Amino acid sequence: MDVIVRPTPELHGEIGALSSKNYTTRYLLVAALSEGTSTIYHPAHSEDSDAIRRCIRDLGAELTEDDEKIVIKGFGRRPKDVKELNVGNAGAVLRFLMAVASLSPEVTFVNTYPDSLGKRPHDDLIDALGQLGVKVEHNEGRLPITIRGGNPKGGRITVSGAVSSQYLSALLFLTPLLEEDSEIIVLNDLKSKVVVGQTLEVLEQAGIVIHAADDYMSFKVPGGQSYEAKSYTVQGDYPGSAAVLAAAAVTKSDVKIHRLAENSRQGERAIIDVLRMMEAPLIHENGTVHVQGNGRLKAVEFDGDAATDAVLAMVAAAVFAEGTSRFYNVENLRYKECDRITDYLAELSKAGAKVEERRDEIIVHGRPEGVEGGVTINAHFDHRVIMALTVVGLRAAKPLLIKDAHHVAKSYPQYFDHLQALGADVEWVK
Ligand SMILES: O=C(O)C1=C[C@@H](OP(=O)(O)O)[C@@H](O)[C@H](O)C1
Ligand SMILES: C=C(OP(=O)(O)O)C(=O)O
Repeated sequence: MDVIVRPTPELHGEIGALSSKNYTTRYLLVAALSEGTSTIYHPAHSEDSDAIRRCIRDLGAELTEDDEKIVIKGFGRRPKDVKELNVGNAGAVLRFLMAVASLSPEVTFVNTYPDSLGKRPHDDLIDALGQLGVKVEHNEGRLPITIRGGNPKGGRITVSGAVSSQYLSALLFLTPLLEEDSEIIVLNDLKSKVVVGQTLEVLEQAGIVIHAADDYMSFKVPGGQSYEAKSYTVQGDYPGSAAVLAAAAVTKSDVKIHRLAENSRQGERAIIDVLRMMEAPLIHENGTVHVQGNGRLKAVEFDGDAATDAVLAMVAAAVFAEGTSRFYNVENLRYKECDRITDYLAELSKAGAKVEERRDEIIVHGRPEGVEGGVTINAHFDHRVIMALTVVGLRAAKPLLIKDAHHVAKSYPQYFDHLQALGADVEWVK
């Protein structure tokens, strides 16, 4: 399914934010790793959250769901012996479950998105699991991957954080269940460090004790712990909402998004600060962000690693800002659903934006007068590319046709419905 995005000068209205992808993944996982019955209120509904529901069910969790909540009876440290798991295109789900799979005799993760998740590297996690005695068969660090676990005991593990924080998070979920204490040392750099904060927050809520160094470069994890069964409430999602906020900032708008907590640990909360730095008129109080856009924005410089999943939306806003913007420290955008530097900038350029790439930077020469549009966009299987190009299309002179825009459902299936509700001229076409 494709989407046509037509020029839309104004957006008005109110929406409730979608539920957080990262917290939904984590709460479903810790509920599955507990032996009791947990309740998760307002879980996300998307392809990625379906992927973790499906996989933990295959591993033996019992799930019952209604409109408001999901009730999960977990499998604790004893997942059911399952031959195959299909995580769809969900990177975090794959990495976290690769660690969990080491509690099973043999699990193969299949490759259903060869052009997206199938291209992403997992070597650093494979290496770390190897240190625990887990045997991993893989295709040069990529899917399909077979984990032969059995009985890892714990101990000292080193893991690189230079490509993704998900490898470290995966180990933090696994090691408390092991017999012996573990020490995890992060080598090289740690990218997306703020997301590790979300992992630690959820682990603490699940009754797990971890001693983390202040810089998150080393951890002491007591072994023999059990996950407690709890009730959790998923907060609103900043990465997805960042695209809607960027849309409001590049148009004349009066838009409110509810359910976005001011004190959230999501790094993508920085969309608020970045739009403020760009001088978008915006108020954030009592969990509601209110943008009264006038379409006029100033360029910005920003360390994108602090808000990895909102960078594409920020860049889309910068396309229309006065001056040159720079998003630095973003190399690991290259290892996501597509190469979010080369592939994304190619699509932005097609649409008429003036952008330049460096190995780890995105430079945007703003065009307050707008861009030409009138082209077909390749989504590169990437929900965040789709959302960001939609923002650009709203302020292009001629419509954009976004091919395969259904991949938006990876994290935000209702994105185009939300934009339509705000008055955006967007239409699904076959
Ligand atoms: O741990 C997580 O849930 C995530 C970590 C981030 O990935 P990296 O650590 O690879 O940057 C982020 O981009 C992804 O959407 C979700
Ligand atoms: C990179 C993302 O997800 P994941 O790594 O979980 O596939 C994302 O949601 O933008």
